[in-house]
Amino acid sequence: MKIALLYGTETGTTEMLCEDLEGHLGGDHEVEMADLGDTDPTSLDGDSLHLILCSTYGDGELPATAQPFAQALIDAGADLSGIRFAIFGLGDSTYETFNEGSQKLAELLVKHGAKQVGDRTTYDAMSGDMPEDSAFPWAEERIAEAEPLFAAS
Ligand SMILES: Cc1cc2nc3c(=O)[nH]c(=O)nc-3n(C[C@H](O)[C@H](O)[C@H](O)COP(=O)(O)O)c2cc1C
Repeated sequence: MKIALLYGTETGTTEMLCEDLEGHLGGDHEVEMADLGDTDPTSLDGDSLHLILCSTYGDGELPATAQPFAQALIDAGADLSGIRFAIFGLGDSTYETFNEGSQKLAELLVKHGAKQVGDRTTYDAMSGDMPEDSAFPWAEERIAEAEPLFAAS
């Protein structure tokens, strides 16, 4: 399956996790990784499952590299029907606005017509767990959920 691995980050944690995930998935799937900040929302590919990883910054805001993507999406009024995505959020539960960045991004994509595959999964930096311990199973489960959808279309 074609996977578009996209990340939104402020200080690079999510980018590093994405690199690990690219290595993990790369043997079985055709994976293209990109920063949301370098991604044109009007050029997303209907033949790919978009696996999006996004942190939260400020007071529940999108991180720096997700902001221009979100703004471009809004400015273009892009129609994302036919685009499928799953989302994984990185945050810290000491903030009242825990993982609201990934939530806002998911809501924005759905508002523009994209179809979400499965529920959003969140990682809490305070948990003491490694992010890949939840991100790898998240990716594998969402790919398994998406496969029949792509096969049927
Ligand atoms: C200044 C600052 C603000 C943050 N704000 C939030 C927040 O509002 N909600 C949240 O869940 N996490 C928040 N975090 C935690 C980050 O989302 C978390 O550390 C994440 O792993 C950073 O990933 P990144 O380096 O890819 O941006 C904040 C961290 C910092 C340093």
